[in-house]
Amino acid sequence: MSPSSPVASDDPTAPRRRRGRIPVIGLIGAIGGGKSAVASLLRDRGAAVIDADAVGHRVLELPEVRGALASRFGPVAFGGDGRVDRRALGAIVFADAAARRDLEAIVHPEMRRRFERAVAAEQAAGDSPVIVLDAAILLEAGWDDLCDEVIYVDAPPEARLGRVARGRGWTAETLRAREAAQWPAEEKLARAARVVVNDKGLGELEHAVGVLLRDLLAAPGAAPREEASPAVATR
Ligand SMILES: CC(C)(COP(=O)(O)OP(=O)(O)OC[C@H]1O[C@@H](n2cnc3c(N)ncnc32)[C@H](O)[C@@H]1O)[C@@H](O)C(=O)NCCC(=O)NCCS
Ligand SMILES: Nc1ncnc2c1ncn2[C@@H]1O[C@H](COP(=O)(O)OP(=O)(O)OP(=O)(O)O)[C@@H](O)[C@H]1O
Repeated sequence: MSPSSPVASDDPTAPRRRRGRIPVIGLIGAIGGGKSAVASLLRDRGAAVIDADAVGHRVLELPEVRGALASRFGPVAFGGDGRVDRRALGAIVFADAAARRDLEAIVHPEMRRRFERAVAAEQAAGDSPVIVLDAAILLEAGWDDLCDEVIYVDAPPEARLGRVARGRGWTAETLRAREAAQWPAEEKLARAARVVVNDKGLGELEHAVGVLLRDLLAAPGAAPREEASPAVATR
């Protein structure tokens, strides 16, 4: 790998772009804001995407993880087929912060190892314009140290609830309980270098993602050009 030279700055949002590497972009935002939709549109434009939720789901399948979950949570966390029942486990951990922390202590170390391996593999392959780590709790879990820049995907609460109600069958209470397990929006926003506003249709989001990728591939920290979409703001 080429020598790396982080950009020195006291600003926590300043891109830590290193020369000779593919930039690693962390996608954060409130639940249902559209991180995965942005990640998918970036993938269409050649980005390598690491989906933290999907990695977490695969880690739940590991025998050693299942054993640790059985010891901590008992049979209630498993379905009749012996696999982890994510709905049941979610109901437990999003109602009990200590239980959530125990789950995280079981799965996060292996999740992080998988992120590191995936980033290293993409850096070695060298054929993506950016590497995207799509992780709602990127900051809470300390995974942002794997990223050169963090981007916040924003949408109003009513739009977010409508999306997760339609797409996942969640109630307002399900959404509220998960939000309570994450940092408040303003704390996450304060740590992001750019914001993508996803308050319109998917066509508008596609346009915004095109602008975002163009800006990301310009000089580190570059301000959007005049014709940039109002849906992408550099802070
Ligand atoms: C609790 C579990 C079993 C629920 O599974 P389920 O299929 O219902 O949800 P899924 O994994 O698809 O997560 C959906 C969303 O819930 C939120 N969420 C998930 N885990 C957490 C967590 N530990 N803290 C806060 N929010 C979380 C995120 O916004 C995430 O995008 C599962 O989320 C899990 O194993 N979580 C621990 C691993 C983890 O931290 N994953 C989040 C990576 S961003
Ligand atoms: N602009 C939009 N218009 C219509 N539907 C959208 C829009 N953006 C996202 N969606 C849909 O809303 C749902 C939630 O979006 P998405 O999964 O991208 O959110 P997320 O921020 O990744 O959520 P989580 O924090 O749970 O991972 C998905 O079904 C997605 O297709």
